[in-house]
Amino acid sequence: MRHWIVGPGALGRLVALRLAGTAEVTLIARRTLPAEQTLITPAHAALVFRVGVARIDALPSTIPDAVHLTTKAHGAEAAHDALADHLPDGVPLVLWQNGFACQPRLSERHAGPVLCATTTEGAHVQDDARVTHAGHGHTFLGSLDDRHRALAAQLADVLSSAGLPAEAVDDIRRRLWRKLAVNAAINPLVARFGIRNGELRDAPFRPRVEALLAELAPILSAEGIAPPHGEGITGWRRLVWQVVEATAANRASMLQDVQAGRLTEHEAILAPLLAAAKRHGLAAPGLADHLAALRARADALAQPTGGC
Ligand SMILES: NC(=O)C1=CN([C@@H]2O[C@H](COP(=O)(O)OP(=O)(O)OC[C@H]3O[C@@H](n4cnc5c(N)ncnc54)[C@H](OP(=O)(O)O)[C@@H]3O)[C@@H](O)[C@H]2O)C=CC1
Ligand SMILES: CC(C)(CO)C(=O)C(=O)O
Repeated sequence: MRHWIVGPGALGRLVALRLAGTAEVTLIARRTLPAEQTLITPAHAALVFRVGVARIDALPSTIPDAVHLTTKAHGAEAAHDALADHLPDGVPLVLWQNGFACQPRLSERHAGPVLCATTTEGAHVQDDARVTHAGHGHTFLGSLDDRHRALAAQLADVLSSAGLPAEAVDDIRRRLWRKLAVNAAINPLVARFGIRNGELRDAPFRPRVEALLAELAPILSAEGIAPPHGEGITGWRRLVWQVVEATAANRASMLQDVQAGRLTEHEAILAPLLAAAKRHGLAAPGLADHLAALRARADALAQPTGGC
């Protein structure tokens, strides 16, 4: 298969370099990247690959069998806009973003099958030629309307054979919302207070997580999203604290974005929850406060810095 990976950051290059062992891969970027790319494995091996590279404003004339969109959530639609006119109808699109913002819109808009992926793989960029696969995880793939099952199964096999264990599922919407719920309970807090995930277990943060859980549980229930184990707030509490425990030493993605001066994925994670709260007439002051603070930060980032 010929894969285009659009958005060659941490996750994009992880997917690209894992696939490069068994398939033809082109990294599509906003700037020219080196064709020689190194993947540092979780066992600290350095694997060197040569991949195709192209700029998004000068796309290759060959037609891919699948396009993987691996930008941040807020970049996905612009990247898709830049691609759409150059792709014939029917080319499958795989959306790897967290949250639940671009997925329904691009599932409508793309002229071909759209699969969403949610993954617990972990990766970070070292530089333009090196990416670290920080920890193994698992990937679920499916379409929002539970179509394209054969395609999801085929791509799951391709990813699994390439070293990224994946499975096709018929409930990707629920899985995306579960991840979004966990991210909403953890990410804004750790990002605002500059703490590692494990510090949420301690005062004064523990009650803040519990307060967010008390807002999240009724919203998710009204949306028909059940936790993986248990029911209602008990199930969500169990899931969130399990993730906090398992990732105690991590700096969450939103904290890393804040520390690096980048835009966070707050719109994709918090805005869908607040829209759902509004639809169901539910109060969510804690989530709203986080969204307002992160929007204010995003506005400040967008301001020209001045100077002479
Ligand atoms: N990293 C991880 O371990 C995981 C990430 N995810 C999710 O995957 C998504 C990607 O995350 P991550 O890889 O960490 O993010 P990064 O910021 O590392 O990568 C995003 C990439 O997208 C590129 N990009 C943005 N806009 C465009 C565009 N219009 N055309 C082409 N390229 C573009 C950026 O390029 P530029 O350098 O030019 O800005 C950058 O290379 C997020 O939604 C994240 O939540 C999910 C699970 C794990
Ligand atoms: C689960 C969590 C919070 C782990 O850090 C994560 O997904 C993230 O960092 O975005």
